[in-house]
Amino acid sequence: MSFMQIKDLNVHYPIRGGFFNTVVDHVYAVDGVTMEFEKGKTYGLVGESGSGKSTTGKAIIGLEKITSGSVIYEGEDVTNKRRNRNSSFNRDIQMIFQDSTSAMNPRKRIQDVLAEPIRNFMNLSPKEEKKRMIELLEIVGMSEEALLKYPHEFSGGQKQRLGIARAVACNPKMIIADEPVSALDLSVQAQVLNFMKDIQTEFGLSYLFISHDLGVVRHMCDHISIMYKGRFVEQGTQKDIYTNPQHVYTNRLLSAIPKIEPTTRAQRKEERRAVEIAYRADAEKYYDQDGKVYPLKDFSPTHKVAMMTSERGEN
Ligand SMILES: Nc1ncnc2c1ncn2[C@@H]1O[C@H](COP(=O)(O)OP(=O)(O)OP(=O)(O)O)[C@@H](O)[C@H]1O
Repeated sequence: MSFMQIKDLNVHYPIRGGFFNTVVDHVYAVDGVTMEFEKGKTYGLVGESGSGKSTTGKAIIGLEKITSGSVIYEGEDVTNKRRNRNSSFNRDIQMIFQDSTSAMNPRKRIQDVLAEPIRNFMNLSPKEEKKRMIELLEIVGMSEEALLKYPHEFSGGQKQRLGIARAVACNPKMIIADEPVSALDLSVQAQVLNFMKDIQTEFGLSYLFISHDLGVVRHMCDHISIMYKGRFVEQGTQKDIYTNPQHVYTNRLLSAIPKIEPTTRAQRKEERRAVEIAYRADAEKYYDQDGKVYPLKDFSPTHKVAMMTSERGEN
């Protein structure tokens, strides 16, 4: 049973231009994304730079405004309540970034950084609070001495561990991890990933794991969604994606994992063209509410535009 469902999520940024600086078009950063999450599972979100992965993560947690669509958490529509201070969603769904310490105040000691979520969401006495902080440091394999240090005094891997300590402070159900290891050396990447797996088993956490690296995702994820230009072009279990990829874009990402021979510029251009054609072929289909598929070419141009705009909630 899934505890959270994302339904037809759209995040469109207006592009302004012209003499009156009016809205001339939109960037469809996230364009009709639907997914659901089960307890204890890891969901991978993969795609190239600019495909909309971070925007999807931020939109789910409430750091980005949603144009249309909904977030249902434990049976309740929380789309407009995601950042409410006292909502259980705000406590239960946490996010970590590529550089966790960028989200920490550099002038605050680790004890103040860790105290923040505890004070926001838990009602503890100062003594209990300190105990909880030491417990958190233990979970991420660090000692009490860290409490008096500042974020810049730690290595990249340690900083990510501190970011995770803060994220797990109030026993969340899910962590959205946006490129959590991309800035780390390979050996440190493995340490942090294994550690993320350990705390997942211990606390029954779910992850939405955002990465451009299919190699890392293979190590981590049960279920994978491949994103291209704001849409999912393919979704499946880890096994489906790695043994039987369907979309040419997935193939391209997969072939980029071990770079044995460098491809030529012409080969890359050919690949990009194939991906573009496959993507357009998918965009040319119209899915009605019952999931029936119609080729868009069967409709008149005006009808087509009307359908696309009503689909995007622009009416
Ligand atoms: N505030 C904004 N205003 C306008 N366009 C934006 C804004 N934020 C993101 N975009 C655009 O939305 C698209 C998706 O961006 P996003 O950062 O989600 O991609 P990504 O897949 O996470 O890439 P990366 O791995 O490089 O972070 C991009 O085309 C980006 O230029």
